[in-house]
Amino acid sequence: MSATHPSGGAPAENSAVALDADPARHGLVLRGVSLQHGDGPDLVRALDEVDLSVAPGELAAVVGPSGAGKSSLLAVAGGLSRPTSGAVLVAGHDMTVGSQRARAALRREHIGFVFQSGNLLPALTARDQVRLPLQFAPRRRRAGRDPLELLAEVGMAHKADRRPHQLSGGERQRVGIARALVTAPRVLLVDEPTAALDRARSHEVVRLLATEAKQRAVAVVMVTHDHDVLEHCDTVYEMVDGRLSRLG
Ligand SMILES: Nc1ncnc2c1ncn2[C@@H]1O[C@H](COP(=O)(O)OP(=O)(O)OP(=O)(O)O)[C@@H](O)[C@H]1O
Repeated sequence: MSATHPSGGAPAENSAVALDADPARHGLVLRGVSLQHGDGPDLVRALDEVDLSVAPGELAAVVGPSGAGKSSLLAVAGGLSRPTSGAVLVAGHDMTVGSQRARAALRREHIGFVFQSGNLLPALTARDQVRLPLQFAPRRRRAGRDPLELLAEVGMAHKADRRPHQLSGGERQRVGIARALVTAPRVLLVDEPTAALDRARSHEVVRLLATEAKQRAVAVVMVTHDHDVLEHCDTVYEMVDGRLSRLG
């Protein structure tokens, strides 16, 4: 099923007409994306003709049962998996074409990932965690953002010299968000950010994602099982058996 934005409800225009006129204005666009694993009787359609358009500034949530295809969606949107068919446009660039190297470069330049529990490196301070992506995206060193400023923005400047084991789950997640944003990506892909957090911290983290999306004009896709936090999202989609539909 096609998933498009409501007229007037989304933070930016997102119509098919505008998309075709200037795809670069759009954060993330998936058109007719399918992903199959195996073949014959073992064939699994992890994604089945998925259409999705997430505008700069929009926080889109994806919910759905286990095995529905949510991780596959993030993998394809982030250029980690190549779809069997369809197009994935990030800031107007098609992530499905070109060499693995070229796709990896696009990923480093335009996409940030936030994982469950922050996924931080144990030996590095918060400041160095946030600096790290700039080492791997040389062109972003100038265009990217100041790590300390970013830590301040997520409320972590006063703990910049701490290592992950000296931080709470919510604090680790904030550092993970700062790290994902330091390259000034156009798209942020977020996998279960509240899985390890209590209710209050979950709300704080998703509110932070919503604020960052708007302030920085980033298109954010967040996979979550946590229906409590959907109130902070601009759009909500459900994935069932590889098919995506709009819930709200
Ligand atoms: N490499 C693979 N080979 C074969 N099947 C796979 C592979 N990766 C995923 N699948 C299948 O694709 C489907 C979608 O998996 P996916 O991990 O995207 O689901 P999910 O919604 O993220 O699940 P969960 O909520 O449990 O993380 C499942 O049926 C899964 O078994």
